[in-house]
Amino acid sequence: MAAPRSCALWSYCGRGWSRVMRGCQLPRLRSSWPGGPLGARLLSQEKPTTETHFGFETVSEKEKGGKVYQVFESVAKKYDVMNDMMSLGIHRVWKDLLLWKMHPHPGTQLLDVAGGTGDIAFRFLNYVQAQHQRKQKRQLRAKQNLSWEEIAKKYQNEEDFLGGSHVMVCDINKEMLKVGKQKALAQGHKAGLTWVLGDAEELPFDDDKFDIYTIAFGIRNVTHVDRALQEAHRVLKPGGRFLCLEFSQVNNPLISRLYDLYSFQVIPVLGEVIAGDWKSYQYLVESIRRFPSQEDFKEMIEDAGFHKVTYESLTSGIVAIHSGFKL
Ligand SMILES: COc1cc(O)cc(C/C=C(\C)CC/C=C(\C)CC/C=C(\C)CC/C=C(\C)CC/C=C(\C)CC/C=C(\C)CC/C=C(\C)CC/C=C(\C)CC/C=C(\C)CCC=C(C)C)c1O
Ligand SMILES: C[S@@+](CC[C@H](N)C(=O)[O-])C[C@H]1O[C@@H](n2cnc3c(N)ncnc32)[C@H](O)[C@@H]1O
Repeated sequence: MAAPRSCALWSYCGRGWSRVMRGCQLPRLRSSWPGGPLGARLLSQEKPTTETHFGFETVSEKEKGGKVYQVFESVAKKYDVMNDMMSLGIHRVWKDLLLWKMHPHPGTQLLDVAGGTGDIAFRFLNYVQAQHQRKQKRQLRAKQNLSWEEIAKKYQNEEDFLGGSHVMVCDINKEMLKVGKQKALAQGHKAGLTWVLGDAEELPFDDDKFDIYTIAFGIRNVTHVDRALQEAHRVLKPGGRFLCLEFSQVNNPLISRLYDLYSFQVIPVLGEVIAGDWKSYQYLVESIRRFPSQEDFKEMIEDAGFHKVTYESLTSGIVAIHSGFKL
């Protein structure tokens, strides 16, 4: 059964995530809440500023969204080239693996949240198109008596190429979407693709609408991860699948040392040299360290109401793919 909306609060405490059951809608209090009469007055009169993190910085929850927006507004134009440079192309393999896990069929309705410049969406369209073409070829081979005109007609309808599949790319950042739309034009993707400006925490879609929900390298940036997960659950059809590709916890001590060295000593430098933006890439590596482990994130997904939650760690746990179903 789905957890009631905003009932479970996850707060980051020191090294790990601890779950605090909330008596519904109580704000998260600062640890150094002022005591005494002033404190009592504040408690009765003022809404406390709820704090969260932005990388290693402590910021108010209100501030975080704006800061994340600035990061992606600033990196949007260099985003794709940075990813190839920083990861030596490995991020492409991780994204391909997400698609293989999803294994969408023609007709699948996908919602890709925090979809940015469209990497997941384009892979989805290529995948379902290839699937659909294979299916059509099989059907055509079975119906040997079709005329050439009939065969040509079957291939003319662009929508038909996808067998009714559709991907909705939803992202909060206009600049990221702008780059994504330009890429779509350049790669010839027109059919089966819609771009929507929207917040993962308050999705602009009806309940029970999508077969699959994906979020790749996005959930780490969201202020209330629990709300984003609840929204994912809400918009999926019963039987629908949640898939998340995100940085995770490295499980090999030697690789972990190299990884730290590379993350903190190299990535911000690359950010500065290639994108002229040290701070955004410092935020990237810090936000990775703030994100819960594979097991803790699995629990959060279960708390949002998903079933059969599993994960697969890739590249020694540098990233993981989490999967869950809405039953
Ligand atoms: C602002 O927010 C963001 C901005 C973005 O552009 C992207 C994101 C979201 C992220 C993605 C969409 C994914 C793509 C981006 C990344 C993978 C960048 C993040 C990178 C890390 C957290 C570090 C780990 C990266 C990898 C494992 C990818 C592979 C990279 C290498 C193997 C590096 C090799 C580099 C060299 C040999 C160049 C020379 C380097 C040095 C001299 C420094 C010292 C090098 C080492 C100590 C070796 C590095 C070793 C490792 C990183 C461990 C290797 C692990 C295995 C082989 C398993 C976004 O939110
Ligand atoms: C690292 S990018 C990932 C883009 C793409 N999914 C990929 O794999 O390349 C993170 C994206 O999350 C988006 N984002 C951050 N907070 C968001 C939110 N609350 N709702 C929707 N998108 C958000 C950013 O605008 C950015 O485009």
